[in-house]
Amino acid sequence: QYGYTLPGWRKYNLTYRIVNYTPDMARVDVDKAIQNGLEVWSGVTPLTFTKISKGIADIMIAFRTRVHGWCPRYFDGPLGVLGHAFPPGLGLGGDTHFDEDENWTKDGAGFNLFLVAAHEFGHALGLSHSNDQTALMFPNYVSLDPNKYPLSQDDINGIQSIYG
Ligand SMILES: O=C1CC=C(NS(=O)(=O)c2ccc(-c3ccccc3)cc2)CC1=O
Ligand SMILES: [Ca+2]
Ligand SMILES: [Zn+2]
Repeated sequence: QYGYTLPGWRKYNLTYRIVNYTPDMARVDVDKAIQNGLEVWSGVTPLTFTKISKGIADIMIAFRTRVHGWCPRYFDGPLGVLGHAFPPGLGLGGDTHFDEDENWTKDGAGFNLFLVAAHEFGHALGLSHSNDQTALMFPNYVSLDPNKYPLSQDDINGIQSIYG
């Protein structure tokens, strides 16, 4: 049940770039968590995601703390807000930032990067929050089993209402 859906991307082939890496995890594990977080959505839409290593990508991904660069939003230190993502569009549109003051992990400890990334990418693709507590787009972090398929029917309905 979505209150509103933002306009989505007007193209299906999107690029992404991991601008910097968290020291909490091995680079290859960050690459995998991000790629899996994107594949959750490409698996149910015609969207494709291509990783680039320099230049400007549609979805620029970075680990930041507190006030950072020209980003209009800021982070709050450990816990609290874990990340933020901007809805589809030029410039900041689609960009996704993770709060470096969190302990990022690939398993159940700290905050699972894959799960938070999948949630944030939902926003980067135009989804708002869902009030379905089993949904990936639910506003509160639920430590879902990262090996279990994280999308609920509500998420699929939402994303397919934009890119169906
Ligand atoms: O726009 C916002 C504003 C605040 C947010 N809070 S958060 O960063 O602590 C957050 C909350 C829930 C999740 C989440 C929800 C369900 C499954 C996995 C992660 C991820 C991040 C997340 C967010 O995307
Ligand atoms: Ca935080
Ligand atoms: Zn930011």
